[in-house]
Amino acid sequence: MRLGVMGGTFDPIHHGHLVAASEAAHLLDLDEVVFVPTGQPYRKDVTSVTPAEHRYLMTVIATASNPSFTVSRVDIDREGPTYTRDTLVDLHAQRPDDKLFFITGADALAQILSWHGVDQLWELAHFVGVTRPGHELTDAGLPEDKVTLLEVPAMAISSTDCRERTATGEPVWYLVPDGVVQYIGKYHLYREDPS
Ligand SMILES: Nc1ncnc2c1ncn2[C@@H]1O[C@H](COP(=O)(O)OP(=O)(O)OP(=O)(O)O)[C@@H](O)[C@H]1O
Ligand SMILES: O=C(O)c1ccc[n+]([C@@H]2O[C@H](COP(=O)([O-])O)[C@@H](O)[C@H]2O)c1
Repeated sequence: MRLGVMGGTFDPIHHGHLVAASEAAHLLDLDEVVFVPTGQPYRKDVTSVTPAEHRYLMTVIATASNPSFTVSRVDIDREGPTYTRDTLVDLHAQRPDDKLFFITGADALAQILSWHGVDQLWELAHFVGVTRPGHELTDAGLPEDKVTLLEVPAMAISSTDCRERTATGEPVWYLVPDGVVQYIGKYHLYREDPS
């Protein structure tokens, strides 16, 4: 099976993530895309990241209607900082016959050479970089046969913007799936005063 892997903090998951995964699946003939919410995204301010179970459940809600999308707990169930090398090792152990395609936006791809154990990454998966508004998509310095660049419909959406909009009372309708809007409201996420 050709398995796409969409890693992210998903705080919250938004339509930029979903379109990136859907387009990569279509263009690369992937059988399934597994979304993998991070446990401890060590490059972000972990004290301000929403608890993993909320991010996991929003990811489940957002992907539930697509039969080709699934969600994995491998990163949130592992102790310590989340490294993609570990994500890929764990997924490979669970699904040894699958070929893995790790999907990243242009911003994440630009950082990849600084990722933990980068030299091992290229043997564990093929990497797919997708366009993201405001970021240059380039594979400069990356191994040629291990990376594919894809142009996807431009979605100028970020989780940071969704959080800021919620905090200031602006809507996030149509930036995130309807069920995620309702989940954010139900649990008072991203409010200055969660009560
Ligand atoms: N609008 C988008 N278009 C394409 N790729 C995206 C988009 N938003 C996020 N991605 C990619 O999805 C992956 C997970 O991103 P992440 O969960 O950090 O979202 P984010 O919107 O960048 O969050 P934040 O604003 O909190 O940094 C990364 O590879 C990122 O590049
Ligand atoms: O392995 C690393 O060192 C590494 C460093 C930064 C980010 N990542 C992964 O890149 C994906 C997007 O991360 P983020 O922080 O932009 O949500 C997610 O799966 C992270 O685990 C991985």
